[in-house]
Amino acid sequence: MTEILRVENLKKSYDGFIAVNGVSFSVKQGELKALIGPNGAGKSTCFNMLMGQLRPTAGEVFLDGSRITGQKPREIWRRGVGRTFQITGTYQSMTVIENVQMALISHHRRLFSFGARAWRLYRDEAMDFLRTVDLQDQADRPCSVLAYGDLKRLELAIALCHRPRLLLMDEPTAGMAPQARIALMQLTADIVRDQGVSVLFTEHDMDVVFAHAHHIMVLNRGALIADGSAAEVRNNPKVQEVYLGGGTLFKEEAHA
Ligand SMILES: Nc1ncnc2c1ncn2[C@@H]1O[C@H](COP(=O)(O)OP(=O)(O)OP(=O)(O)O)[C@@H](O)[C@H]1O
Repeated sequence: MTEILRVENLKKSYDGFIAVNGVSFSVKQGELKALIGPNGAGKSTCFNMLMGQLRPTAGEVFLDGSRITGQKPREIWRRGVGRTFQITGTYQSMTVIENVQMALISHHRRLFSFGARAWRLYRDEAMDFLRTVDLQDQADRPCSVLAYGDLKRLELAIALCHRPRLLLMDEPTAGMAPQARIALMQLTADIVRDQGVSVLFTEHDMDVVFAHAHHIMVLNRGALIADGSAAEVRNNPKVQEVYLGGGTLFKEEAHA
């Protein structure tokens, strides 16, 4: 499989405190990979360096073999790295389909045509994206009335409008009920399989991680202590030690 993302010896320190300490890993095309770790392990710091919001203290990031270290978020986004956030960024006063059309207008660089006639643009294409996330029946409802799980699906559709090669999802299921979490990650796994996009996600819900991720990386105190299959990670003594307190990794055995 082709390597989409390669991270080499990435480091971030704040006034002597090392938040991320020499992290190296890769993400392959069509891979759904999880980055897990306890609170404060350095997951968000890593994501922010990959997306250009934070400048690494040291190390390199390569996308499709090209160096993107230190580039601005918009440039990295333009090169095909998308991101979803813990809090949805949809426009509440607009309808579901209008939110997707807006993303398509931006993707096609047609913002200059924004106005009363804009909502005729890309409606069919927007409907295709809504079908992908199973929101076609809610197309003309205002976002303000959507259930939280549906908003997360909409956010995924919006991220896909920019045709990312790599999608970074920061705690995609945060705040959702257990059934809705599994459903959203199943949908994400289907999209990865059908479209060949790569997804790197952080997640605290181990059910979600162990049920869907192809590979799992574990970060602890800024250092990567495991990178492998669910079975490899579950049986890794260092990982067991880190999670022993919460016991969260052992609950998953039934899902393996
Ligand atoms: N701007 C900053 N200045 C100083 N320390 C910071 C800064 N940002 C993050 N940190 C520290 O770096 C460490 C890693 O934080 P980070 O938010 O990346 O962890 P995380 O794994 O994403 O945690 P969580 O799961 O709680 O979101 C933490 O100890 C945090 O307090």
